[in-house]
Amino acid sequence: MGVILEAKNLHLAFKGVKALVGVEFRVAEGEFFAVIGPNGAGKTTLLNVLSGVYEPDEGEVTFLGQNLRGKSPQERARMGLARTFQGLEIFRGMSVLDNVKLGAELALSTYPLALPRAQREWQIRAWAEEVLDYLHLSPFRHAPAGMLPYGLQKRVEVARALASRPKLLLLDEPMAGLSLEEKQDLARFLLDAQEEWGVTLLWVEHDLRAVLELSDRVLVLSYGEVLYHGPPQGVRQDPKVAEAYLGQA
Ligand SMILES: Nc1ncnc2c1ncn2[C@@H]1O[C@H](COP(=O)(O)OP(=O)(O)OP(=O)(O)O)[C@@H](O)[C@H]1O
Repeated sequence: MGVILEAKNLHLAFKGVKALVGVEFRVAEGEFFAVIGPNGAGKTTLLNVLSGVYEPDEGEVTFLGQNLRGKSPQERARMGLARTFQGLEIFRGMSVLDNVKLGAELALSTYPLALPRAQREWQIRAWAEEVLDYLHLSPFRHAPAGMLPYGLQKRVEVARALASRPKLLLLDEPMAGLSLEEKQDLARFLLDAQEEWGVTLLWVEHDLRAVLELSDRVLVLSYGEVLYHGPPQGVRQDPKVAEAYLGQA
């Protein structure tokens, strides 16, 4: 499997607070890669660097072999690097379908040939409907997204991100605030998307059990440094990881 994303020697400090200290890792195409760590470890900062919200002070990120320095979040999204946020980033007043169509439009905007308007709209709609169907959201397609229960709103956000046909999807705590059943549903959708559409997934998640059960590989950060990088089976055995989590629930 090829490498889809590579982070080399990433450093970033905020007024003296070191959020990332020499962070290095590679994500293989098609894998489910997790980033975990205690509060304040630098996980969200890392996602912000990967998605282009922040530029690192030092180091570089390459995606599909291209250096991402200077590329805006929008440019990265067009290259196939999508992201969901901690909390919700959906348009609450818009219908579920229209939210997902926004993602589908982004997917089509990267096509080399311009399509006639009607054909383009038809394709956007057809692909959005397929994604809705896939994530079992079709019954809610005309509901304003903000009226749905939180678990479904979260699923709409993931649907919109997947509709943009990302090659790599960055997920910031997708399980936060979900019930056990909703977590299991979301996990199934993500694993299906990974398998069926070949999407590579990188998630930051606090639910250790879900991380260790679902991920192919895990990166553990603490105070901005990499403590562990390897298969999930090794996480619990690692003494440095155990120490970093001491005192945390
Ligand atoms: N914009 C910012 N300005 C100043 N300090 C920041 C900023 N963003 C993050 N930090 C600091 O950088 C460190 C890493 O924060 P970050 O939010 O990345 O951690 P995290 O692992 O995502 O934590 P959590 O699990 O609590 O979300 C913390 O000490 C935090 O206070």
